[in-house]
Amino acid sequence: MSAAAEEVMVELGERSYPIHIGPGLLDRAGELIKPKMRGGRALVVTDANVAPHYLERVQKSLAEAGVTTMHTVMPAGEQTKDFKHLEALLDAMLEARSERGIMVVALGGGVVGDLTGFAASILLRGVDFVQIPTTLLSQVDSSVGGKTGINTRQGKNLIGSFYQPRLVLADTSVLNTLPRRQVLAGYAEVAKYGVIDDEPFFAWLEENGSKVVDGDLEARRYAVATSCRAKARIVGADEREGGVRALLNLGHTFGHALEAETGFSEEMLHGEAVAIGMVMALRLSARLGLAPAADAERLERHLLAVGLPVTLPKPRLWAVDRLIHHMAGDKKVKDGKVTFVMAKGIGKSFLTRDVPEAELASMLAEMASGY
Ligand SMILES: NC(=O)c1ccc[n+]([C@@H]2O[C@H](COP(=O)([O-])OP(=O)(O)OC[C@H]3O[C@@H](n4cnc5c(N)ncnc54)[C@H](O)[C@@H]3O)[C@@H](O)[C@H]2O)c1
Ligand SMILES: O=C(O)C(=O)C[C@@H](O)[C@H](O)[C@H](O)COP(=O)(O)O
Ligand SMILES: [Zn+2]
Repeated sequence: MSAAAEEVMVELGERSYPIHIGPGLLDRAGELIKPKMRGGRALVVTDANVAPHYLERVQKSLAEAGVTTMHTVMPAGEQTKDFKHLEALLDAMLEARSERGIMVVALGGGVVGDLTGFAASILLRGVDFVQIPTTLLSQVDSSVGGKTGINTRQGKNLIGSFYQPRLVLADTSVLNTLPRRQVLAGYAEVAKYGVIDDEPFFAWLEENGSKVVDGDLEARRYAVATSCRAKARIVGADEREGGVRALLNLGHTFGHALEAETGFSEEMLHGEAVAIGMVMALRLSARLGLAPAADAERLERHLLAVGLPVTLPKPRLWAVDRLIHHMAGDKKVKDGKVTFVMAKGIGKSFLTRDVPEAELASMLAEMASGY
C-alpha cells in the first residue's frame, strides 16, 4: 500500500467518472475539477461544521485554477435532508444566478451530498455536480453511485433521483477532524461490503478495523479504496437498482425503520442504524436456517469490538409493529411485499421476498428486549 492518490472508475458509459482517493487531494480540487467544467463558475455547498475546516481551502484551489466560486452553508445534520432545506438550497442557487454551465460542488458528508446532488439534478433541469466527501461514510458510500434525495415524514430517501456526479474527490486526511462517533457510523458501511460479497475483506477488517477507526492513514486509504471499488463494480452493473444494486441495501430496510422511528435525529445516526440492521439481517437469516448462527455472532462480535451498537438501545421502548410499518414503506417493496437482503453467511448476501412475518416480528421482539 502506497500513500499516493489512487483512482477508481465508475463505468457508466458516457456518464463514467473517476473517484480520486488519497491524502491532501483537497488542495488539488481546482486542477481536478476544472477540466470537467462547462463554464467558469462553481457553487460550493457545504455545512456549518465542515465550512470552518475546509471551505477556504477548496475555494482557494478552485480560484487558482481560474474558477470563480460562490458558496452556501447549510445547517449540519440529518434533519437538513428535508423539503424545507431543499427549498432553501434551490433558492440560494437561483439567487446566485446559477447558469447551466455552473459546477455545483458538494463539500461535506452524506447529508450535504444527497441534498446537493438532488438540488443539482433539478436546478435548471439538471446542472453538473461533483462530490468532495468529508466523512468516512460519504467517502466509502454516499458520494459514489448517484443516489440523491431527501427524507419525508413518510420515510427515508423517498424523494430523490439517480444523478451521477462528474467526479468524486475523497481526501482521506480530512477524516482527521471527524468525531469518533461519525467515524464509527461510516465504518458500518465499510463492514457492509465485506458482508455483501467479500469475506476476505471482512477478515482484513477483523485484523485492521481498529486501525481504520483510530486514524491510521494507510488503513483508512485501503478501506476507502476497497469500498469504492466494490461500490463502483455494483453500480456499474446495475445503476438504477433493478437487481444486484439492492445488495448495497443490506441492513437498510431495518436501519431506515430505526431512523424513521427516531425522527432522523442524532439519537441514531444512519451508520449506527445500518450496523444494527445488518445484525438483524444476519440474525433473521440464521433463524430461517439460511445462515449459520456462527456468522451472525461473528458479525456482532466484530461490530461490537470496534465500538458500534448491535442491539436496540434503551431506554426507548421499541414497538415491533411500528418498525414493521416503516419497513412496509421501503423502496424495495413490490406488489406489497418487501424485498429483504439476507445472507447465507459473511460474504454471501442475496435478495429474497420470502420472509415470514412471524419470524421477522419474533426477531425484532428479541432485539427490542435487548437480547
Ligand atoms: N446516496 C447514497 O448512496 C448514500 C449512501 C449512504 C448513506 N447515505 C446518506 O448519508 C447520510 C449520512 O451521511 P454522513 O454519515 O456523512 O452524515 P453527515 O453528512 O450528517 O455528516 C456527519 C457529521 O460530521 C460533520 N462533518 C462532516 N465532515 C467532517 C469533517 N471532515 N470533520 C468534522 N466534521 C465533519 C457534519 O457536519 C455532520 O455533523 C444519510 O442521510 C444517509 O442516508 C446516502
Ligand atoms: O447506493 C446504494 O444503492 C445504497 O443502497 C447505499 C446505502 O448505503 C445508502 O444508505 C442509500 O441511500 C440507501 O438507498 P435507499 O434507496 O434505500 O434509500
Ligand atoms: Zn447507507
